[in-house]
Formats: sequence, structure tokens, C-alpha cells
Amino acid sequence: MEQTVTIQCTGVEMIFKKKQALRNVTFSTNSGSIVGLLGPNGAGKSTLMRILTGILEPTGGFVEVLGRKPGVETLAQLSFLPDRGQLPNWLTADQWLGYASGIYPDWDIALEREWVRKLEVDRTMGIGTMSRGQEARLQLLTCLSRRTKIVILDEPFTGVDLLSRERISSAIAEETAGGDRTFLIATHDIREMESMFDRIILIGDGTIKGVYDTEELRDEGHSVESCYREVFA
Ligand SMILES: Nc1ncnc2c1ncn2[C@@H]1O[C@H](COP(=O)(O)OP(=O)(O)OP(=O)(O)O)[C@@H](O)[C@H]1O
Repeated sequence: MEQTVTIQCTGVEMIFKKKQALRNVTFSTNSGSIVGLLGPNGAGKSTLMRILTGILEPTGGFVEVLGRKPGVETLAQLSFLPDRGQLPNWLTADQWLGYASGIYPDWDIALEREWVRKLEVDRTMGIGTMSRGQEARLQLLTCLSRRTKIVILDEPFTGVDLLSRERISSAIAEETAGGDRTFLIATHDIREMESMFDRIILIGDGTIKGVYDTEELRDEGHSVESCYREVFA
């Protein structure tokens, strides 16, 4: 399948009052790839993701998502897992999924069933009684049950146990293989997740410190972790 550019950022700047959170951020992503957005706390990852979804307007530079400025139209073609999202705690998982499937025109029941199984979500459970990891899986399921071209996940594995994290990452890798979806994933779980990434974007102090093809890194005898350490240590 031919790859197309799905996200293009050129010279993106974000200034909050006195704090410059992003500085001259330039990168692009292609369809059919899983891209890791990695960097220390406060690097600007969530800010960048919120700009890509259109929630925040950058103070400088240009952003294109599927060839358009982020906004209502692009939001319809993108699923986003925010870092501090919360689901309605008075519903059961089943009620929430019924509600979500009604909101999103691109909801795919077959995908929902597949992810319920893969993520081992108990549909009868009340969201208010879920552990952090159980709720995190339900949030992830909500993103992955939509047929969107772009999936942006901000810290999707927080609170999710090791084996589930590995299961989720291999299921995501399976899903992109030969497909045209783009995954952009911010995570601090570099060691467990590194095998899923096709490319990594390292961001620190609001600037891009490097963009690497993970296959090339491995061919040169490096891992994502060693590369991260070299850049940020
Ligand atoms: N609404 C805001 N107002 C002022 N400053 C902000 C705002 N949002 C983010 N910042 C600042 O911008 C910088 C980048 O924050 P951001 O949340 O994007 O980092 P991050 O890379 O996602 O961090 P973490 O890994 O800890 O989640 C931080 O210094 C933060 O304090």
C-alpha cells in the first residue's frame, strides 16, 4: 500500500503566557506507521497532541492533519486518548460503549467486539468501580473501536499491567501491518513498547531532538532505549 503523509508540522511554536512549550517543531508522519513520541516530563508531548487534535491553536507555524488545518472536520477522522481523560463513572462499560457507538458515525461493532476480547474488558462492570488499569483499557477500547485514519494516544498504558501492555502493543502492531492507519503514541514505557514503533520522535524542552527509523537504529546495533539515553542523559 502506498504511504501518504498524514500529519505535517512545520515550525510549530506554542507559547503559554511566559512559558514556551514548543519551539520550531517540524516533522511528518506517514500512513500505515506507528510513531512513538518520546521525551521527559514537561517536554511538550501533550501540548503537541492537543494542537494536532485542534483543541489548542499553535502560536506559530503550520499544522496539517490529512491535508487540513486541525478543526472539526479533522477531529471526525481522528481518535484521541487524552492523558487525563475520565469516563462517566455512573455507567457500566456496556452502557458507555452503547453511548459511544451512537456518538461516533465511524464506530465499528466488529472492531469493538475484537478489542473487548483483546483488552479483556468486563462489559458488566460499573466504570466507578474499575481500577485505573481497567478504566485505561476501556478508554483505549473507545479509541480503537472507531475506524479513523489517525489514532493519537497520550500515555495509553498508565496503570496497565506489563502483560496487558505487551498484548496491546502487539495487537496495535498487527492492526497497522498492511493497513493505512497512523498511530502517534506518547509513552514513558519505552522498554516494553519499543518493538512496536516504526519511527520515534524524541522531544525535549519543546524542541525535536531527533527522528529515527527504528529498523535503521536496530541495524546499527542501537535500541530505542539506548538512543533515548544518549539524547537525554
Ligand atoms: N495550559 C498551560 N498553561 C501554561 N503552561 C502549560 C500549559 N499546558 C502545558 N504547559 C507547560 O508546557 C510544558 C509542556 O507540557 P506538556 O504537558 O506538553 O508536557 P509532556 O511532555 O506531555 O509532559 P509529561 O510527560 O509530564 O506528561 C510544561 O512546562 C507545562 O508546564
